[in-house]
Amino acid sequence: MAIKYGRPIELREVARGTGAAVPHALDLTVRPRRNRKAEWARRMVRENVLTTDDLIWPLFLIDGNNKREPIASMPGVDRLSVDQAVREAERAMKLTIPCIALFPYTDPSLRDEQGSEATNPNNLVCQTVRAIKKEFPDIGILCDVALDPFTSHGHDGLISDGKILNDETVAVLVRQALVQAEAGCDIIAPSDMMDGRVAAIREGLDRSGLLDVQIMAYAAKYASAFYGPFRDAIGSAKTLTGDKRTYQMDSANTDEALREVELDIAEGADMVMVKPGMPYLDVVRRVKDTFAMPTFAYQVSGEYAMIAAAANNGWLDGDRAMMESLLAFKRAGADGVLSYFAPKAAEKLRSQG
Ligand SMILES: NCC(=O)CCC(=O)O
Ligand SMILES: [Mg+2]
Repeated sequence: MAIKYGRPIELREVARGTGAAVPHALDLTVRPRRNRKAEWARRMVRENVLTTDDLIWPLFLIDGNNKREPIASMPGVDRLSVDQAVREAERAMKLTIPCIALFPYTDPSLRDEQGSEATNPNNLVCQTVRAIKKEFPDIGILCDVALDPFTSHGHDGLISDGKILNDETVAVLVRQALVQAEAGCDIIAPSDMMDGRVAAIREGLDRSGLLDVQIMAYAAKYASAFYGPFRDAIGSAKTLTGDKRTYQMDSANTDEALREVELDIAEGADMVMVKPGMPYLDVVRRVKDTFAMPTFAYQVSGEYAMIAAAANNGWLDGDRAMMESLLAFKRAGADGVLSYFAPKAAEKLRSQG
Protein backbone atom coordinates (compact mmCIF):
# COMPACT_ATOMS: atom_id res chain seq x y z
CA MET A 1 0.00 0.00 0.00
CA ALA A 2 1.38 3.39 -0.95
CA ILE A 3 1.93 5.72 1.99
CA LYS A 4 2.13 9.50 1.77
CA TYR A 5 2.63 11.75 4.82
CA GLY A 6 2.06 8.72 7.08
CA ARG A 7 -1.30 7.74 5.67
CA PRO A 8 -2.38 5.15 3.14
CA ILE A 9 -3.33 6.80 -0.14
CA GLU A 10 -6.23 4.35 -0.59
CA LEU A 11 -7.64 5.48 2.76
CA ARG A 12 -11.17 6.07 1.56
CA GLU A 13 -11.47 2.52 0.25
CA VAL A 14 -10.08 0.82 3.35
CA ALA A 15 -11.38 2.99 6.12
CA ARG A 16 -15.11 2.95 6.04
CA GLY A 17 -17.89 0.48 6.25
CA THR A 18 -21.38 1.92 6.29
CA GLY A 19 -20.72 5.64 6.85
CA ALA A 20 -21.48 8.09 9.60
CA ALA A 21 -24.52 7.89 11.84
CA VAL A 22 -25.40 11.59 11.69
CA PRO A 23 -27.87 12.55 8.96
CA HIS A 24 -26.35 14.61 6.11
CA ALA A 25 -22.81 13.92 7.41
CA LEU A 26 -20.29 13.28 4.69
CA ASP A 27 -18.61 9.91 4.88
CA LEU A 28 -15.23 11.27 5.98
CA THR A 29 -12.78 9.38 8.17
CA VAL A 30 -10.31 12.20 8.07
CA ARG A 31 -11.43 15.69 9.02
CA PRO A 32 -8.43 18.04 9.24
CA ARG A 33 -10.63 20.71 10.84
CA ARG A 34 -10.78 18.69 14.11
CA ASN A 35 -7.27 19.90 14.96
CA ARG A 36 -8.35 23.50 14.42
CA LYS A 37 -11.50 23.43 16.50
CA ALA A 38 -10.26 25.64 19.38
CA GLU A 39 -7.34 27.86 20.23
CA TRP A 40 -5.87 25.30 22.65
CA ALA A 41 -6.03 22.62 19.94
CA ARG A 42 -4.42 24.89 17.37
CA ARG A 43 -1.64 25.70 19.83
CA MET A 44 -1.02 22.00 20.41
CA VAL A 45 -0.34 21.23 16.75
CA ARG A 46 1.34 24.52 15.79
CA GLU A 47 4.52 23.77 13.83
CA ASN A 48 6.33 27.13 13.94
CA VAL A 49 6.56 29.93 16.45
CA LEU A 50 7.87 33.45 16.33
CA THR A 51 9.65 34.74 19.43
CA THR A 52 11.49 37.96 20.22
CA ASP A 53 14.74 35.98 19.78
CA ASP A 54 13.97 35.84 16.06
CA LEU A 55 14.08 39.61 15.58
CA ILE A 56 16.83 41.96 14.47
CA TRP A 57 15.80 45.61 14.53
CA PRO A 58 17.31 47.99 11.91
CA LEU A 59 17.68 51.63 13.06
CA PHE A 60 18.43 54.69 10.94
CA LEU A 61 20.89 57.26 12.26
CA ILE A 62 21.24 60.98 11.71
CA ASP A 63 23.59 63.62 12.99
CA GLY A 64 22.41 65.88 15.81
CA ASN A 65 21.07 65.75 19.30
CA ASN A 66 17.67 64.72 20.63
CA LYS A 67 16.45 64.42 17.07
CA ARG A 68 13.89 62.07 15.53
CA GLU A 69 13.08 62.66 11.89
CA PRO A 70 10.16 60.76 10.32
CA ILE A 71 10.75 58.92 7.03
CA ALA A 72 7.74 59.61 4.81
CA SER A 73 7.86 56.32 2.89
CA MET A 74 8.26 54.27 6.09
CA PRO A 75 5.39 55.37 8.36
CA GLY A 76 6.32 54.80 12.01
CA VAL A 77 10.09 54.72 11.38
CA ASP A 78 12.35 57.67 12.27
CA ARG A 79 15.94 58.65 11.69
CA LEU A 80 17.54 58.94 15.14
CA SER A 81 20.35 61.01 16.58
CA VAL A 82 22.93 59.05 18.59
CA ASP A 83 21.26 59.72 21.97
CA GLN A 84 17.89 58.58 20.59
CA ALA A 85 19.45 55.45 19.12
CA VAL A 86 20.78 54.66 22.61
CA ARG A 87 17.22 54.97 23.96
CA GLU A 88 15.95 52.59 21.25
CA ALA A 89 18.73 50.15 22.13
CA GLU A 90 17.44 50.23 25.68
CA ARG A 91 13.92 49.58 24.36
CA ALA A 92 15.25 46.62 22.36
CA MET A 93 16.93 45.23 25.50
CA LYS A 94 13.72 45.55 27.49
CA LEU A 95 11.79 43.83 24.70
CA THR A 96 14.44 41.04 24.64
CA ILE A 97 15.28 41.71 21.00
CA PRO A 98 18.79 40.24 20.79
CA CYS A 99 20.31 42.48 18.15
CA ILE A 100 19.94 45.84 16.43
CA ALA A 101 21.35 46.92 13.05
CA LEU A 102 22.60 50.43 12.27
CA PHE A 103 22.21 52.41 9.02
CA PRO A 104 23.39 56.01 8.70
CA TYR A 105 21.93 58.95 6.85
CA THR A 106 25.22 60.61 5.96
CA ASP A 107 25.18 64.38 5.63
CA PRO A 108 25.43 65.18 1.89
CA SER A 109 28.51 67.35 2.56
CA LEU A 110 30.33 64.19 3.74
CA ARG A 111 29.48 62.08 0.68
CA ASP A 112 32.07 61.71 -2.05
CA GLU A 113 32.95 59.50 -5.04
CA GLN A 114 35.02 57.16 -2.86
CA GLY A 115 32.65 56.95 0.11
CA SER A 116 35.53 58.11 2.34
CA GLU A 117 33.30 58.66 5.37
CA ALA A 118 32.75 54.88 5.52
CA THR A 119 36.25 54.40 6.87
CA ASN A 120 36.21 57.33 9.31
CA PRO A 121 36.59 55.75 12.78
CA ASN A 122 34.46 58.57 14.15
CA ASN A 123 31.59 58.39 11.65
CA LEU A 124 27.97 58.30 12.77
CA VAL A 125 27.82 54.50 12.89
CA CYS A 126 31.00 54.17 14.97
CA GLN A 127 29.90 56.94 17.36
CA THR A 128 26.57 55.19 17.85
CA VAL A 129 28.16 51.77 18.40
CA ARG A 130 30.40 53.23 21.11
CA ALA A 131 27.53 55.11 22.77
CA ILE A 132 25.27 52.05 22.85
CA LYS A 133 27.98 49.64 23.99
CA LYS A 134 28.92 52.00 26.81
CA GLU A 135 25.40 51.87 28.28
CA PHE A 136 24.21 48.48 27.08
CA PRO A 137 27.14 46.15 26.44
CA ASP A 138 24.84 43.12 26.32
CA ILE A 139 22.84 43.98 23.23
CA GLY A 140 24.12 42.66 19.90
CA ILE A 141 25.02 45.29 17.30
CA LEU A 142 25.15 44.51 13.60
CA CYS A 143 26.80 46.95 11.19
CA ASP A 144 26.25 46.91 7.47
CA VAL A 145 29.31 46.99 5.22
CA ALA A 146 28.77 48.72 1.86
CA LEU A 147 29.51 52.17 0.55
CA ASP A 148 26.04 53.33 -0.56
CA PRO A 149 25.26 55.52 2.47
CA PHE A 150 28.58 57.34 1.89
CA THR A 151 29.01 57.72 -1.88
CA SER A 152 27.82 60.72 -3.88
CA HIS A 153 26.59 58.31 -6.61
CA GLY A 154 24.69 55.98 -4.25
CA HIS A 155 26.46 52.80 -5.36
CA ASP A 156 27.80 50.19 -2.93
CA GLY A 157 31.28 50.30 -4.43
CA LEU A 158 33.86 52.45 -6.20
CA ILE A 159 33.10 53.47 -9.76
CA SER A 160 35.27 53.95 -12.79
CA ASP A 161 33.82 54.76 -16.21
CA GLY A 162 30.39 53.76 -14.96
CA LYS A 163 31.66 50.35 -13.83
CA ILE A 164 31.57 49.19 -10.19
CA LEU A 165 35.08 48.02 -9.38
CA ASN A 166 35.21 44.75 -7.44
CA ASP A 167 38.67 44.26 -6.01
CA GLU A 168 39.35 47.94 -5.31
CA THR A 169 36.02 48.14 -3.47
CA VAL A 170 36.82 45.07 -1.36
CA ALA A 171 39.94 46.80 -0.02
CA VAL A 172 37.80 49.74 1.19
CA LEU A 173 35.16 47.43 2.66
CA VAL A 174 37.81 45.73 4.78
CA ARG A 175 38.76 49.11 6.23
CA GLN A 176 35.09 49.95 6.82
CA ALA A 177 34.56 46.63 8.63
CA LEU A 178 37.64 47.26 10.77
CA VAL A 179 36.60 50.72 12.00
CA GLN A 180 33.18 49.34 12.91
CA ALA A 181 34.58 46.28 14.67
CA GLU A 182 37.09 48.40 16.53
CA ALA A 183 34.23 50.64 17.71
CA GLY A 184 32.66 47.55 19.28
CA CYS A 185 30.30 46.18 16.64
CA ASP A 186 29.54 42.46 17.18
CA ILE A 187 28.41 41.36 13.72
CA ILE A 188 29.82 42.65 10.45
CA ALA A 189 27.26 42.30 7.67
CA PRO A 190 28.63 42.89 4.17
CA SER A 191 25.71 43.87 1.93
CA ASP A 192 27.69 45.08 -1.08
CA MET A 193 27.70 41.83 -3.14
CA MET A 194 31.31 42.26 -4.29
CA ASP A 195 33.02 38.91 -4.94
CA GLY A 196 35.54 37.81 -2.33
CA ARG A 197 34.65 40.36 0.34
CA VAL A 198 33.83 37.87 3.07
CA ALA A 199 37.26 36.23 2.87
CA ALA A 200 39.00 39.60 2.80
CA ILE A 201 37.02 40.94 5.76
CA ARG A 202 37.58 37.74 7.77
CA GLU A 203 41.30 37.98 7.15
CA GLY A 204 41.34 41.66 8.08
CA LEU A 205 39.45 41.03 11.32
CA ASP A 206 41.66 38.08 12.27
CA ARG A 207 44.85 39.99 11.58
CA SER A 208 43.63 42.73 13.91
CA GLY A 209 42.90 40.22 16.64
CA LEU A 210 39.14 40.65 16.24
CA LEU A 211 38.63 36.91 16.21
CA ASP A 212 35.20 36.91 17.86
CA VAL A 213 33.54 39.40 15.55
CA GLN A 214 30.95 37.45 13.55
CA ILE A 215 30.15 37.85 9.88
CA MET A 216 26.58 37.72 8.64
CA ALA A 217 26.89 37.75 4.86
CA TYR A 218 24.17 39.25 2.74
CA ALA A 219 24.93 36.24 0.58
CA ALA A 220 21.93 36.24 -1.73
CA LYS A 221 20.97 39.87 -2.19
CA TYR A 222 18.78 40.58 -5.17
CA ALA A 223 18.56 43.73 -7.31
CA SER A 224 15.09 44.61 -6.04
CA ALA A 225 12.48 47.32 -6.40
CA PHE A 226 11.57 46.76 -2.75
CA TYR A 227 14.54 48.81 -1.47
CA GLY A 228 12.92 52.11 -2.49
CA PRO A 229 11.98 53.47 0.96
CA PHE A 230 15.39 52.48 2.42
CA ARG A 231 17.06 54.67 -0.17
CA ASP A 232 14.85 57.55 0.99
CA ALA A 233 15.84 56.78 4.57
CA ILE A 234 19.59 56.90 3.94
CA GLY A 235 19.27 59.66 1.33
CA SER A 236 20.60 57.77 -1.68
CA ALA A 237 17.35 57.63 -3.67
CA LYS A 238 17.89 60.93 -5.45
CA THR A 239 21.60 60.49 -6.06
CA LEU A 240 21.67 56.88 -7.29
CA THR A 241 22.83 56.72 -10.87
CA GLY A 242 21.59 53.71 -12.84
CA ASP A 243 20.86 50.45 -11.05
CA LYS A 244 22.73 47.74 -9.13
CA ARG A 245 22.22 44.82 -11.50
CA THR A 246 25.90 44.25 -12.21
CA TYR A 247 26.48 43.22 -8.60
CA GLN A 248 23.15 42.34 -6.96
CA MET A 249 21.43 39.15 -8.12
CA ASP A 250 18.85 38.72 -10.85
CA SER A 251 15.45 37.99 -9.27
CA ALA A 252 14.91 35.11 -11.69
CA ASN A 253 17.61 32.93 -10.11
CA THR A 254 17.76 30.46 -7.24
CA ASP A 255 20.58 28.04 -8.17
CA GLU A 256 22.82 31.09 -8.29
CA ALA A 257 21.76 31.95 -4.73
CA LEU A 258 23.04 28.56 -3.57
CA ARG A 259 26.39 29.18 -5.26
CA GLU A 260 26.66 32.63 -3.66
CA VAL A 261 25.82 31.24 -0.22
CA GLU A 262 28.25 28.35 -0.62
CA LEU A 263 31.06 30.76 -1.47
CA ASP A 264 30.37 33.00 1.52
CA ILE A 265 30.32 30.03 3.88
CA ALA A 266 33.62 28.81 2.42
CA GLU A 267 35.05 32.31 2.89
CA GLY A 268 34.16 32.34 6.57
CA ALA A 269 30.60 33.63 7.00
CA ASP A 270 29.13 32.59 10.36
CA MET A 271 25.59 33.34 9.23
CA VAL A 272 23.99 33.94 5.86
CA MET A 273 21.14 36.13 4.71
CA VAL A 274 18.63 36.26 1.90
CA LYS A 275 17.28 39.66 0.90
CA PRO A 276 14.54 40.82 0.24
CA GLY A 277 12.37 38.52 2.34
CA MET A 278 8.74 37.87 1.46
CA PRO A 279 9.19 37.63 -2.34
CA TYR A 280 12.17 35.26 -1.82
CA LEU A 281 10.92 32.74 0.76
CA ASP A 282 11.64 29.93 -1.70
CA VAL A 283 15.30 30.96 -1.62
CA VAL A 284 15.31 30.99 2.20
CA ARG A 285 13.96 27.45 2.22
CA ARG A 286 16.50 26.17 -0.31
CA VAL A 287 19.40 27.83 1.48
CA LYS A 288 18.37 26.42 4.86
CA ASP A 289 17.79 22.92 3.52
CA THR A 290 21.02 22.88 1.53
CA PHE A 291 23.49 24.32 4.05
CA ALA A 292 21.90 23.99 7.52
CA MET A 293 23.57 27.28 8.44
CA PRO A 294 22.11 30.02 10.65
CA THR A 295 19.97 31.63 7.95
CA PHE A 296 18.40 35.07 8.13
CA ALA A 297 16.04 37.01 5.92
CA TYR A 298 15.66 40.76 5.55
CA GLN A 299 12.07 41.97 5.41
CA VAL A 300 13.09 45.10 3.55
CA SER A 301 11.73 48.63 3.56
CA GLY A 302 9.33 48.12 0.64
CA GLU A 303 7.78 45.11 2.35
CA TYR A 304 7.35 47.16 5.51
CA ALA A 305 5.92 50.09 3.54
CA MET A 306 3.36 47.92 1.75
CA ILE A 307 1.93 46.58 4.97
CA ALA A 308 2.16 49.89 6.85
CA ALA A 309 0.52 51.86 4.03
CA ALA A 310 -2.32 49.38 3.55
CA ALA A 311 -2.92 49.30 7.30
CA ASN A 312 -2.92 53.10 7.52
CA ASN A 313 -5.55 53.15 4.78
CA GLY A 314 -7.68 50.66 6.68
CA TRP A 315 -7.24 48.10 3.90
CA LEU A 316 -5.91 45.37 6.13
CA ASP A 317 -5.36 44.61 9.79
CA GLY A 318 -1.79 45.86 10.17
CA ASP A 319 -0.94 43.92 13.32
CA ARG A 320 -2.19 40.63 11.97
CA ALA A 321 -0.48 41.13 8.62
CA MET A 322 2.77 41.99 10.44
CA MET A 323 2.69 38.85 12.60
CA GLU A 324 1.67 36.63 9.69
CA SER A 325 4.46 38.00 7.52
CA LEU A 326 7.05 37.41 10.26
CA LEU A 327 5.88 33.88 10.98
CA ALA A 328 6.17 33.12 7.26
CA PHE A 329 9.94 33.55 7.57
CA LYS A 330 10.06 30.91 10.32
CA ARG A 331 7.95 28.58 8.21
CA ALA A 332 10.38 29.04 5.32
CA GLY A 333 13.24 27.94 7.60
CA ALA A 334 14.75 31.26 8.66
CA ASP A 335 16.42 31.45 12.06
CA GLY A 336 15.64 35.14 12.30
CA VAL A 337 14.40 38.21 10.47
CA LEU A 338 15.67 41.75 10.12
CA SER A 339 12.50 43.78 10.24
CA TYR A 340 11.41 47.35 10.83
CA PHE A 341 8.42 45.80 12.61
CA ALA A 342 10.74 44.34 15.28
CA PRO A 343 9.76 46.57 18.24
CA LYS A 344 6.05 46.46 17.43
CA ALA A 345 6.11 42.70 16.93
CA ALA A 346 8.12 42.21 20.13
CA GLU A 347 5.60 44.29 22.08
CA LYS A 348 2.81 42.17 20.71
CA LEU A 349 4.60 38.91 21.50
CA ARG A 350 5.30 40.01 25.04
CA SER A 351 1.73 41.15 25.65
CA GLN A 352 0.58 37.71 24.55
CA GLY A 353 2.94 36.28 27.23
N1 LIG B 1 21.91 47.00 3.11
C1 LIG B 1 20.67 47.17 3.77
C2 LIG B 1 19.60 47.47 2.82
O1 LIG B 1 19.85 47.66 1.66
C3 LIG B 1 18.19 47.47 3.33
C4 LIG B 1 17.19 47.54 2.23
C5 LIG B 1 15.78 47.85 2.68
O2 LIG B 1 15.40 47.78 3.85
O3 LIG B 1 15.01 48.15 1.78
MG1 LIG C 1 28.97 36.79 -3.31
